[in-house]
Amino acid sequence: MMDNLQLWQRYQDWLYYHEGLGLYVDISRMGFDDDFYNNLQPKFVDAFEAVAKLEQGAIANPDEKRMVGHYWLRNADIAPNQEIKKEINDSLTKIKAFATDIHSGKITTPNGEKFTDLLSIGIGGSALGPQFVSSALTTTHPPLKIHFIDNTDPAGIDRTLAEIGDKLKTTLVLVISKSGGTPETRNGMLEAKKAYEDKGLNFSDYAVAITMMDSSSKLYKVAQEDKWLECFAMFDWVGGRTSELSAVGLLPAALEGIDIQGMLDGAREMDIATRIPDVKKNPAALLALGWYYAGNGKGEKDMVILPYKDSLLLFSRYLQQLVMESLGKEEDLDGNKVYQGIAVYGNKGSTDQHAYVQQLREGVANFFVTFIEVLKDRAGNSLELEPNTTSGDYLSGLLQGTRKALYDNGRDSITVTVNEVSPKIVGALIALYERAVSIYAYLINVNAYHQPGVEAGKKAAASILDLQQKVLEVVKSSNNSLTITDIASKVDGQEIEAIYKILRHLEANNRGITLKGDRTMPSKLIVNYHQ
Ligand SMILES: O=P(O)(O)OC[C@H]1O[C@H](O)[C@H](O)[C@@H](O)[C@@H]1O
Repeated sequence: MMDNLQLWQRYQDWLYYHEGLGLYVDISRMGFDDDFYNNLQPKFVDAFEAVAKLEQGAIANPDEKRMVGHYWLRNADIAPNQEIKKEINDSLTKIKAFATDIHSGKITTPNGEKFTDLLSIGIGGSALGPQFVSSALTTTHPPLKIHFIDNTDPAGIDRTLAEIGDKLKTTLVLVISKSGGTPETRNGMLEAKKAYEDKGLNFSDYAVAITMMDSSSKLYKVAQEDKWLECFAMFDWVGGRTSELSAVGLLPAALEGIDIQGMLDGAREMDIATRIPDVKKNPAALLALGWYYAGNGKGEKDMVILPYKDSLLLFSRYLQQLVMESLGKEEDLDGNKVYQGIAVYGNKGSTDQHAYVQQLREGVANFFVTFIEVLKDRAGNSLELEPNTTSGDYLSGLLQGTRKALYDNGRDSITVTVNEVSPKIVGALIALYERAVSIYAYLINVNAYHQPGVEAGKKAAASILDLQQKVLEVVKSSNNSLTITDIASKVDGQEIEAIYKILRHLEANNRGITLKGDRTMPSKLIVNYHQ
């Protein structure tokens, strides 16, 4: 343990400050020593080289044989060829023009009314970025008020549609899906479409697609066939979790009146800083160093994200996908079984101090905290609650106090400090973490840009739905009551528990199924079907 003066020296030795962005990165409270840092240098040299090649257009996603181009989105000049450069510039021009036309009323509803609301339908990278940015940057009176359907939960869809209410007739719909085939998004679209039709509204006059504009996307085909209002391109060299600065994130943000050029400018400025092949001068490399130290290069400690600012509440949820879908991999680039990753959680401070910081301070030391400090308390001045003390002083004191309390009990933390939550800073934070993931992924030798594990879950879900069709066929065709066991023997005996779960869910939703008997003995339950 160091005393305050030693810590002050360490703080200064390791402090990173970006003049243009007014952004600090402090890793002084991560307990690595110079040997650790020096021993990691060769890995950093290779990582910097690999990321540079990635930006120049290498096939940096070897499993899907794709380039990785999200860095080009905020500086088309670095794109590897003229065609991609043009795609990026044209997309941005189209986004800005469309938002202008919607705001000015040049594009209106079929009844000539200006759009007032925005319904964004998407999931994962097609929702988390837009949700984070909206929560961080939207104003109290945005030109369009955004609502999200980001799941195939009927009650959740009902709640969102109820929230929109009569405004549906002036609500623009964005259906966002890079692949164009994600079931949850397609379900949300069909549910929304029904809601429009129930009000006598022609859905196509309200619908905009953001997707791959080729035959691989079912969504693109629907948007074309049904003559939707507009379609914006997603690129195959942009992954879902790094798509916030593509049309996926920029179109909703622009429609909400958010300064998307500011976001792009902040990201570009951060990209310049995170290209520097010198750890101490590279904020993303400093984060990667901290992560590698904390988890011993194996994710042995979780990343707790604690912004002491309400508007950054969703940053941790955004980072959960960016970090965990990128790093959480079974194999490394050489095919070795590594079971890598870094778990991410957290909400906001000081609120979380009243929830789980107790465990962080004294319990199992299986984490490191990243504090996000925002210096500016609010627009305008604050009232004094007691002499020389404002609410913001409390918030700042609670952050510093928690950081000290953790350090004093041997718990590591990083602090990222910004002046305020602005479009430029949000863009910079997105770029900071995208690059930290890129660098760290090379330190641990994994492909950060594919997601093979997601397919397994999708396939299993599809097989349950197939099973449900078979079960209903058997139940409807039999004229006498069957037990669950009888049904399983006619469909697939191995799947008896899945069959029981399907029937129990159907019964709960008035789908013609009733189960009679002792519920603690499900295999003996009698299944009845009625129209
Ligand atoms: O944008 P979509 O193609 O609909 O994909 C939405 C999400 O689906 C999967 O979960 C992928 O793992 C995510 O990376 C992606 O963001």
